[in-house]
Amino acid sequence: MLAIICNKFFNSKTECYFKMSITFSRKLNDYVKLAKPRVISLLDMAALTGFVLGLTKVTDIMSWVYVIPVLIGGSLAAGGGMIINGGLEIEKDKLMQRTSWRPTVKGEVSKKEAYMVGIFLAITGTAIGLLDNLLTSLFIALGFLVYVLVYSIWLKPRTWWNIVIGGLAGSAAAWAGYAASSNAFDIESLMLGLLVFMWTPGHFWSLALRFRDDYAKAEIPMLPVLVDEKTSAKAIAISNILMIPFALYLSVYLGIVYSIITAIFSSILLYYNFKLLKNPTKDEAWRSFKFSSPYLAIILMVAIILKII
Ligand code: HEM
Ligand SMILES: CC(C)=CCC/C(C)=C/CC/C(C)=C/COP(=O)(O)OP(=O)(O)O
Repeated sequence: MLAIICNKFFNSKTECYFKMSITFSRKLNDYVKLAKPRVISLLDMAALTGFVLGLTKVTDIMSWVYVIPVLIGGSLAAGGGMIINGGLEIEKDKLMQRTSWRPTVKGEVSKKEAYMVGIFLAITGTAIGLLDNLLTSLFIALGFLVYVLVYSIWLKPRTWWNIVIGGLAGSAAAWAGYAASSNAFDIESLMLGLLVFMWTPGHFWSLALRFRDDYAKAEIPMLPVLVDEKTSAKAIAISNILMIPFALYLSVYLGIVYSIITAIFSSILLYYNFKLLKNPTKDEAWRSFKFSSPYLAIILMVAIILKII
């Protein structure tokens, strides 16, 4: 097949393979950009934390094999969701400075192509989750569906509650990880997922406050577009204050060292939020946002390490 195409369109096989490999690597690069790899890495961290908390015996090397399907399947489905989101929002992304560079906006990946590749990745990811168990696969599908249908299509264009409910997509990553090692959903798993859920509004509203002009231009009703800077900063601080008990709750399973480290990093997060409250500028909002992902990553990493040692 490849040989026929090469003979028809190119002077030599070498030229044909060279051009094809360049086209392929460009496309791959476009899809990787659309799939937001940094977001996926933190989702994977949440899934890994769920996985480790769900292990009955961390020293049982064989049980670690089950981490592979949930991480690969979850990453593919989450990436698929974000690629579809890119296809859904071409017109809006065009208007926003932060997103105007996206391959979907530049015409390098068409809407139809984004939908097809995204759906393919979501189905593949969900199927890979089945290698662990049905519950894992269901949570991967739940994360994808909440993100694409509930958040991106239904709530995002309609209400500032969009990301509050949309946060459940992130919880699903933690639940999938826990299910992969335990085939269960219990209080421990629920609370880890709720930590991600409660963390999401503070994370996102900081970014939305930084890019409030962008969101206003695209007429997306994010909270900082609907209320003034001071009220947005208050909402960020309050939502993070409400999140901290969920972060600390995991001490029940992880002990005093976890609670001390979590308390220290939570104080730093609140310090950024109070600075933002005092001075609700774009720069301060950016600083709050930039600390939010490392905050969650550190807490999750500490949880993983403490459970293993
Ligand atoms: C509905 C819920 C959420 C919304 C609306 C949201 C929104 C965003 C947006 C718009 C960005 C900027 C991305 C870009 O321009 O490429 C971002 C960055 C990011 N998000 Fe979220 N997010 C949500 C939930 C989550 C969850 C659950 C996680 C992981 C647990 C996460 C992890 C990250 C990370 C790691 C970054 C990159 C941070 C950086 O650049 O410093 N987000 N998020
Ligand atoms: C399978 C699984 C567990 C899926 C999880 C999906 C998930 C939690 C995605 C994170 C949400 C996210 C990065 C939204 C970006 O907002 P946006 O799309 O509104 O950003 P934009 O303004 O940059 O388009």
